Amino acid sequence: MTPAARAAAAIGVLDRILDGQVAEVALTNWGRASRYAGSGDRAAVRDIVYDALRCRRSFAALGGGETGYGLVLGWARSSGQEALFSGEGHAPAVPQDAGREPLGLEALDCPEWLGPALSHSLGADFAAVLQAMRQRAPVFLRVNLAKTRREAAIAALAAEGIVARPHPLADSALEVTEGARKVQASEAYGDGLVELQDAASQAVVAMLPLRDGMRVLDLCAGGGGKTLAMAARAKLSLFAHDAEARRMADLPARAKRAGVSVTALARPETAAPFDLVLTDVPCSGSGSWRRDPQGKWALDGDRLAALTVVQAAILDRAAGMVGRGGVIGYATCSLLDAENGAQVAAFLGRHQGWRIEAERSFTPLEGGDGFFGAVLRAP
Ligand SMILES: C[S@@+](CC[C@H](N)C(=O)[O-])C[C@H]1O[C@@H](n2cnc3c(N)ncnc32)[C@H](O)[C@@H]1O
Repeated sequence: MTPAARAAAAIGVLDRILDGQVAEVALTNWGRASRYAGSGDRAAVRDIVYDALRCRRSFAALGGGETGYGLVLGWARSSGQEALFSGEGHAPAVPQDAGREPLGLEALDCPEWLGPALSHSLGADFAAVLQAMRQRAPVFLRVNLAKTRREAAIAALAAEGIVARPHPLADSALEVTEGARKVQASEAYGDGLVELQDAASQAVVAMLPLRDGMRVLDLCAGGGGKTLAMAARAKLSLFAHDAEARRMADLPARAKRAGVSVTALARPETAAPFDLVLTDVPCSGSGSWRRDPQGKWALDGDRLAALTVVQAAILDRAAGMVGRGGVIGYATCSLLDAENGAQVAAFLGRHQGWRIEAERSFTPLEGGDGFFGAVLRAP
């Protein structure tokens, strides 16, 4: 496919997404219907689509409308590629609209209604963080420190054409600089030496006071990313639960690859008390909008309010399962204070004697996703 034909394909995919399709589904459907597209074409179309979704407001202004055509034209104009719109062969039609420069929150690709809350939460970093959210996220790996060391993992990856370097956010973190698409087929990955995991997500786990012999529950385990990251840091009796058990379907295979054992619990109260309960709560995902840009535009005030209610309920439930002097680890991939510091403060207001032992916010300015972690100590 020519670059212009790739742009035209991205227009079609974006039109479906704007009609309500999930980005991954729209891309998969296009791929199935386009047998002529090679892996390079698929990757290029995907990159245009995701760039356009991250920068949906500003590209719509630049490209003269919030349509697939307008977004890809905005993308082309922002990157000096308007000549792709020649109307020749498979190329998109010649533009009829000059577009306009985006202004204010539009230029930052910030949803209008979230501007005040994000500005309150991020303070002086607001504009820089929103700008960073307009870029692609790096690919990070977590070195499984229970199996290998960081330098040995770098060497194993290099032998398979994957270049990675240590990242300062966590002692287990690697940033992949070349060959990211080869990771999941690599031996290093198959042998459980590395896992795909954001660097800030690793840093949140590194905040937890984990020690050999502890009984630890991951209360919102999902696919088990943090469960396994905890397992790599100490020899634990490790339990996992999720309100939607099917989300833990991959956990047994992942745990086996990592060489650890995790017990899934449908009713975690039956195994309480625990020394530490991790609550990696469902959240707005505002810290990971680089990876899930559709989420940025889908979030609304009702959804955010509902999430904060669920988060408070999960924290209260966790408090009931922590033994005397034990710990709750609270984590979100959110940039919003309502889900982070304010949620922790409200918990302390409801539960006498608990105290904050550590609290930290991460933003993409440090390289990883936006994350929040707090360590709460029981009386
Ligand atoms: C942020 S995700 C967890 C990601 C996971 N910890 C990881 O690192 O891969 C939040 C998870 O919480 C689960 N969840 C939602 N409501 C819950 C509840 N009330 N109790 C327990 N889990 C819940 C969701 O199904 C989802 O899998």
